[in-house]
Order: sequence, then C-alpha cells, then structure tokens
Amino acid sequence: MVAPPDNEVLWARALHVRHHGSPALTGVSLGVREGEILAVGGPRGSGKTTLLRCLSGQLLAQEGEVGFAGTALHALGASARERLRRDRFGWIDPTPVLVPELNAWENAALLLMLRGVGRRRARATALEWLDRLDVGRCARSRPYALSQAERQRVAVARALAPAPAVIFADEPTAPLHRADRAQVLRTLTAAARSHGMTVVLATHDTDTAAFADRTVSLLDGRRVDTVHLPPVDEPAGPTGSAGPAEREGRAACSLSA
Ligand SMILES: Nc1ncnc2c1ncn2[C@@H]1O[C@H](COP(=O)(O)OP(=O)(O)OP(=O)(O)O)[C@@H](O)[C@H]1O
Repeated sequence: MVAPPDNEVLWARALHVRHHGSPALTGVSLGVREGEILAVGGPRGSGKTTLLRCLSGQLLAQEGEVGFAGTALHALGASARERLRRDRFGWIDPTPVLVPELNAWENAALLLMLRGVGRRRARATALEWLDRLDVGRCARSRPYALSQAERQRVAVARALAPAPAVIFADEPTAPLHRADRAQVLRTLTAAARSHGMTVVLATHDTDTAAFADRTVSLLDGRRVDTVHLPPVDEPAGPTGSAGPAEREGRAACSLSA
C-alpha cells in the first residue's frame, strides 16, 4: 500500500467498482485533506454515490484501496468497518430516513446515544443542532408531522450532532426548496469548519458545489478534472473576481474534460 501524503485524512487509490457487471467506478483516485470540504460533482449516474459508499466503508471496491487516518478500510472486516462508520463517520442521504416512532430531538440524538452519550446530554446537544438548523420548534414532533424539508434538517442535525471526523453528504439538499438550500449548506459547512470536520459532498448542482473548497468531477465513473471554486460570497466585479455565471461556467467546464 502506497502511503498517502501526510495531510490527507481520507484517500482512495485506483478504485474499480462494477454493479452486476457494469462499471460504476473506473480507476478513481482522490485524497481529502483534514477539515476540507470536498464536492464530488458530476451528472446523474456518474458514480458519485458509489464513490461515497466506498470512501465510507459501506461498499468494498472490487479493486483499489481506501484509507482513513492511517487505517486501510479495504483490509478491515465488516464489523470493524461498521464500528468505524458509527464512531468516526456521519452520513446524510438525499431523502431523510428518520425513525417514525421517535420525535425530532430523539432522532437527532440517536447517534449520540448509540455512542454511549447519556440521554440528558444527548438531548441538549440535539436541541442545539435542531436550533442551528432552524427546526428547534419541531423538537417534539414526530416525522409524519414534519414537512420533507424539516425532516431533512433533522437528518442533517443527526449527522452533525456527534461531530464525526468525516461527514458524507449525498445530495443533502435534494428535498429542499432553492431558498432553503443555501441556509442548510451554510449551516453544514460552518459546523464542519467550527468543529474541524471533513466533508465529502456529492452533488450534480454547481451552486451546491460552490460551498466546497474544491470539486472533484466524475463522468461515467471516471475522474475528469478538478475545479477550484472561489468562495461563494466572493463579489463579482471589475477586479477580476468571478461572478456566479462565470463560476458556474468554470464548474461546468470540468465535465467536458
Ligand atoms: N446497486 C446498484 N445496482 C446496479 N447498478 C447500480 C447500483 N448502484 C448504482 N448503479 C449504477 O452505477 C452507476 C453509478 O451510479 P451512482 O448512483 O453511483 O451515480 P450517481 O452519480 O450518484 O447518480 P445519482 O446522482 O443519480 O445518484 C449508474 O449507472 C447506476 O445506474
């Protein structure tokens, strides 16, 4: 196994994944620095979810290696990978999957309690995150009484509450209206920065990718380019800084490489 550069907390080397014989990833390599927010961009079906599942140890590639903080994930057994996921990783799905019998704060506290945090402390932490995600008022509501967007905010709070080392977010704003997306992404990225979390964010949307420090793009299961996006609040202007249209254009270029 080739040692990764010192500042990479998570890396993949030459991943090949086939789903029932058809290729989903072909020779994909990448590294993620500690505390970095990395977007994995690309159109639908390009392999983003498959890559996140490999990086998080949910899926073993048929070929290739994955490492996290000095541990070779591809060499671990299923239960060791499960423990690692529970203790160090967080996951946000494109649609919220909550436990219907638990209210919003209990759902948000679930991973903390699984990690052995006492109920009172877990509740206080869950309520803080629900407030930050603007759904504090829903704390006692069951999922059926919440809108899809509120449920997704609860799911984001649940992933952030234990402050995992790495958050994998697969199209995390898919169920949100455009106006809500920026607020949830701002909360997610601000939380990651303030707690030193690393984020790997799959998205086919350039506006979402603009919240990341860097974008790695996939096309038909292959890496096609890396785009360095400027900060999202960088003003457009005559000084040469990029406006939104130019930023979108740059990101789109990566797919044509
Ligand atoms: N469980 C599976 N069984 C069979 N084929 C699969 C499976 N999961 C993914 N694929 C196929 O692998 C390829 C990559 O899929 P993947 O979901 O990783 O892409 P994606 O970029 O995340 O797409 P989307 O944005 O639509 O989720 C696609 O062709 C998809 O149809």
